[in-house]
Amino acid sequence: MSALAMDVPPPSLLAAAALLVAFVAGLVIRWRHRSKYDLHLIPGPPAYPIVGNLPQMITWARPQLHLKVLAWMKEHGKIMKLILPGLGGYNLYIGDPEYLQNNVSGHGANGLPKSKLYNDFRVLASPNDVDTLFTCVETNEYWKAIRKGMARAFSTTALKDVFPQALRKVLELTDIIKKKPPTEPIEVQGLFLRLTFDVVGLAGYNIDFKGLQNEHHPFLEALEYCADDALATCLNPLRKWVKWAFPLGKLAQDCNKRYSQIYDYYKLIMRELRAREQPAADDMSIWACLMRIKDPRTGAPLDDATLSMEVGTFIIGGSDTTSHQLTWVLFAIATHPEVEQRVVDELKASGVFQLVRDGAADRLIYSDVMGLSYLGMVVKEATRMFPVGPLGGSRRTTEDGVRVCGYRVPKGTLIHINSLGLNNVPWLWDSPEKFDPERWVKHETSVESEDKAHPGQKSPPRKLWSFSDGPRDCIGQRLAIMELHLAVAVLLANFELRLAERMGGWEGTLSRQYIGLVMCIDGGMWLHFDPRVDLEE
Ligand code: HEM
Repeated sequence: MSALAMDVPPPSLLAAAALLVAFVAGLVIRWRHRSKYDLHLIPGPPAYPIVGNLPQMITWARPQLHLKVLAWMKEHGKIMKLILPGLGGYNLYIGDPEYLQNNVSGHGANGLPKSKLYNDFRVLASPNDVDTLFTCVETNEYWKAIRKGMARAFSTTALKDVFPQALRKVLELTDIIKKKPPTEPIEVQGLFLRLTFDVVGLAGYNIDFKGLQNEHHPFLEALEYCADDALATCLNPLRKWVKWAFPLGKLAQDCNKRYSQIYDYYKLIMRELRAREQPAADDMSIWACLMRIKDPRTGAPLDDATLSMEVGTFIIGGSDTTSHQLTWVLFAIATHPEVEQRVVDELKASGVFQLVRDGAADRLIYSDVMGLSYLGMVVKEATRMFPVGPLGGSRRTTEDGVRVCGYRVPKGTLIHINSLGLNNVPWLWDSPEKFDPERWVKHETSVESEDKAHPGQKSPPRKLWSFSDGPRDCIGQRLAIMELHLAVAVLLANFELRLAERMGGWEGTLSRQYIGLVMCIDGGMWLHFDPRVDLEE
């Protein structure tokens, strides 16, 4: 007995041996990994063992991951790696448009599927774990049918049809602003959200959601909560477990309540739409297009559950994004009076200004505002500097050992189409930090010109990445751009814009935040709308 006891090594020795084995095993795994892949050669900020770059990404304040990623992309060049355990592991950020278009976004036929991170956003459209146009990871038969069927809803003909409804809402917004005391700044993020929500409602479903009339619209408040929750869950997978483990806790209870509110709202809309007659053959609204689609999985029209999810997808896709983009466009204009003056000059030269001032804005048509070329450049430039989905889309590699920009990477590596980075890195743009609408004219003529940095080579065409690229790019971008043109034209014909003092000017505001799914300002974006006095009138 005693001889046996003497043979057992003391626990401390056992622990040391276990540690040694683990260490050696770690080295072997690392060595094998290094010989199989080139990940260690890809530049990026230094990563900690086990937790990778997570500590640098986590902040107690509102997340500003997009600003960190931009700074790192600038530092590390055309390919940059982050190791984010729980967030797909290896994350690559590529600042080479040509590579992305040819190998990642599927501009040709060579697209990669979306990453699994999209699964966390399904919950915004439906309580069931099912795909929607936006969250479908694969470009499967379902996605193809919806994407094809919905393309008509965003064609020029369809946009011309919905233009009067969008105009009606922009005029309603103008009246709201006129009623406020001109000395008081107005918080525009919330106000514009109610505008774009209403535009999707009218243009897409011919329903007035009455967002502009209701400062605390229950659906919008619930959606904001849920979008915040979806992003937080995507960034911190533990959140899911907290909700599951503590069903009576505040987080789980609040989520239950808020998510039920948004699902109930989709059901309400569905009931109203279902009570109507079949849309006419020439109706190209979002609803009419959805009704015509045959589900490839059943061969029948989409059932109520699927319809309701897609109805929700277009409300979510069309509201928050466009409203915040409008906020940033007006912010850029308000802080550049010379640009504002040129937009007004163009409005005058085109006759749009006079129509609005004569109280005849309801006679405006689609081509009146879409034909304003300087305004178009202003919108484009603000959308370049401030893409409201700054982290952009993400895709994943499907083969093990595949080369990305020359480096071998494992299957499942995430590749980001990072719009903030691609729109702002210095090797793609001259003085990217300068708000310069004129760059878009120069750009058009410089596409075919020689690249200064590499004589003899053509400079690559500059592309705006704010709406992503390829077959999974934003299906609603033309509606969004129309809304941006229209709102800016009507607002500038009525008001002079001024950034409220509390915003701290151009530089102060650039410490922008990322809330929910979009880039905005924590605490609101405050603008003065001074009634425009026009001496020529
Ligand atoms: C300024 C406003 C907008 C911005 C910046 C924006 C941005 C984007 C981006 C970057 C994507 C691609 C995401 C990815 O690859 O993961 C996307 C997809 C999408 N957007 Fe937009 N969007 C805007 C407005 C709209 C509008 C007005 C609608 C509809 C009413 C809409 C509906 C969608 C849908 C359904 C998708 C998914 C398309 C697919 O996967 O096939 N968006 N959007």
